[in-house]
Order: sequence, then C-alpha cells, then structure tokens
Amino acid sequence: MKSYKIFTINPGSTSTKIALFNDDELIFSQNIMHSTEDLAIFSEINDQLDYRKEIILKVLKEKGQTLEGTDAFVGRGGGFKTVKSGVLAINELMLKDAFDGFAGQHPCNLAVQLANEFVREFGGVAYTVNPPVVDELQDLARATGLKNIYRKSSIHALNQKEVGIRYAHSQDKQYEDLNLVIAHLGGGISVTAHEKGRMIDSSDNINGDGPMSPNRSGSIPALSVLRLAFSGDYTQKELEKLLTREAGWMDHIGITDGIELADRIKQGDSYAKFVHDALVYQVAKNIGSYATVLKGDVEAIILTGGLAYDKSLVEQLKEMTGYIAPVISMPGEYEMEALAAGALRIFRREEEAQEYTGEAVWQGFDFEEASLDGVN
Ligand SMILES: Nc1ncnc2c1ncn2[C@@H]1O[C@H](COP(=O)(O)OP(=O)(O)O)[C@@H](O)[C@H]1O
Ligand SMILES: CCCC(=O)OP(=O)(O)O
Repeated sequence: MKSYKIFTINPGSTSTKIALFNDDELIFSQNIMHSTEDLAIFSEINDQLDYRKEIILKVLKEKGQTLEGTDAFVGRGGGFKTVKSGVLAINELMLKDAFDGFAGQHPCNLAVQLANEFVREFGGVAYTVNPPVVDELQDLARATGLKNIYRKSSIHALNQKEVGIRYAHSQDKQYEDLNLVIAHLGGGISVTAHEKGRMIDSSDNINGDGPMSPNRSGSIPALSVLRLAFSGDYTQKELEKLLTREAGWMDHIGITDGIELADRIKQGDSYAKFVHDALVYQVAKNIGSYATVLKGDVEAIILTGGLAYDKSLVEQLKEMTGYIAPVISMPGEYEMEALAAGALRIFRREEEAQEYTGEAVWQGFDFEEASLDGVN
C-alpha cells in the first residue's frame, strides 16, 4: 500500500505547532513557542503569515527535514464560516473568508493560508480538519438577550473531539454514546457540552465569552465594555486586540506562560496566585453550567490543553467540579495526530473531503429576520 507524507500545521495564540508524518507515524514534531514580544509587533493577525512561515521553514531546515514530496498539508483551520465536522478541502473561498476573519481574528486563521502557501511551493493537496468553526450548537445555545445577536460556535473542536474519542475508547465505549464536558485549557479556553458526539453548547472563546484565559478577557459585563469603547481611549481595532490577544493573565500581570506563572506563585507573588485562581474559578463555573446543559447526565469532565499540565490547577478543578462526574486530565493536545489522521482517511477513501461552500451551517431562525452579521 502506498504511504503518504503529511505535514500538519497548527498556529495558536502562544505557539506554532508543526509535525511531519509518514501515514500515521510521527517522523518529526516541534512546538515553536512565541514570546509576547515576538507577536506584539504585528498589529493584524494576517501580518504574522510570513513570520510564521519563515520560522517553520527555518526549524525544518535546522532539523534536517524537507517538505519536498509532501502529499498533504493539513492546517488546523479557523476564521471562516461555520462548517460541519470532518475533513474539508481548502479552496479559494475558504482562504478569502479566513483572511477576512469572518469568524473573528485569531492565529488559527493563518492555518489554511500556511497550508496553501506550502502547496504552492511544494505541491500536494491542502486540507483542514474539525476547525474551531465547526457548528453543532443546539438552538437554545444560540440565543442572547438581543434579538439579532447570536452566540457563535468557536471551539477547540479538533482537540476536544479527539480527546472525547480517546477517552471513550479507553472505557471500551464510543464517543457518540457519551455525554461529556470537555475543557480545553490553552492560550484560549473553550468549555463544551458534548452530547452523544455533538458539541451542543460551548463558550465562544474568540469573541469574548466564557472564562478568562492567559490572553483573553472572557465574559465581561456588557456595559463595562461599552464604557471602555466610548471612553475615547481606544479605537475599535485596539479594543478588539486588547480583549482577544492582550487580556486575561496578560493584562493583569503581563505574561501568558503558565510555567512562568507557577514559578511566580512559588516565589510568593500573591497577584500571580490571584489571577491563576480566578481563571480556575471561572473555568469551574463554566464546567458547572455545561453540566447543567446536559441535565447533570455527565460521564466525565475532561481537562485538556497545555494548562492541564499544571497539577495545582487540575487539583483545584477536581475539588470544585468532582461532585458532578469523574474529572480526567488529558494534558496537552492530540491535534497534530488528528490532523494527519483526517488526511489519511481521505487518501484511503474512508471518508470524503467536504467542499467549503461559504454557506454557514446555521442561517438564522425562521421566526425572525436575523442579521446574518450576527449568526455565523
Ligand atoms: N507544564 C506546564 N505547566 C503549566 N502551564 C503549562 C505547562 N505546559 C504548557 N503550559 C501552558 O499552557 C499554555 C499553552 O497551552 P496550549 O494548549 O499549547 O495553547 P495554544 O495552542 O493556545 O498556544 C501556555 O500558557 C503554556 O505556558
Ligand atoms: C478555538 C479557537 C482557537 C484557539 O483559541 O486557540 P488557542 O488556544 O491556541 O488560542
């Protein structure tokens, strides 16, 4: 059977993760960390494209790896209109919507653009798998208290589905048979109610919902944000950047690195301890609310993402939410393996790649005239 060379690309808010596979066998991987200073010079997310591309090529060269002969470039995706879960072929329309940041501005918007750049240079095909804009929300989850503003689906879908599948298999069960609350705790944080394989409600971590994260504000009372917006101190772009890239731990104490935060706490920094515990507290409250969405019928609460390496954070969350269901820690992410596996399913004809049409999964309710601006 022919084997396939697959390169996976995962630009996050604090890192660019890359991995090279021969079929599903990992050949090489690297988590390229970006300091706050490195990224601060880019006023727009799209301005980071060349920087992230060059750094990927530099690391590959240093490690003696080449992208020649790659069959598929698979980017984590994001930024475009909502889609069903699965593998999608990257096309011009998707590239345009990702560039425009239809779903908000986040480095994951660069993933499909980077995959496309590499295909142009080295050949092969470009895919994305379970991007953050996978939309499986139930109707009630979409509502806000304003008629033309709807909550959006913006989830670490790739990793959340993968850990859900792996957890289910560890219990000799199927993901599609379980109710789970999964919290991805990374640069961004999304907490999601998974009902029998569908992500029926989640915190929109790109557009200012859910818990604060190392670099995002999370939910803030609307009028406080309104006052900030009209204070004259910020342009719209500056305020968007503050809320989505420079808030959370970053705004409070100037760092996004969980390891450095833990060091500061060890050295007796009480402000560092306060913001650490505040983040944990907000995650716990979110877990409780998504358990309620599942009517308390929760098989397990799964903690994943880089912050789940922090043992004290995991212990605190166990103490606060363990009454709901067993709390399982699956630190880090399985995103690179999931991206490669997606491409492999297409090559082996086990799945068909979806075409991106630019038509959002959800088009609004038929009982009111929805502003499309707010729905997808
Ligand atoms: N051992 C650890 N202890 C505490 N925090 C950690 C550890 N390892 C990674 N982190 C933190 O996890 C966060 C990054 O998580 P990750 O899921 O890789 O995020 P992203 O993909 O958003 O960049 C950073 O704040 C990083 O410092
Ligand atoms: C769900 C959107 C992607 C995201 O938040 O990723 P990071 O945690 O890497 O910022």
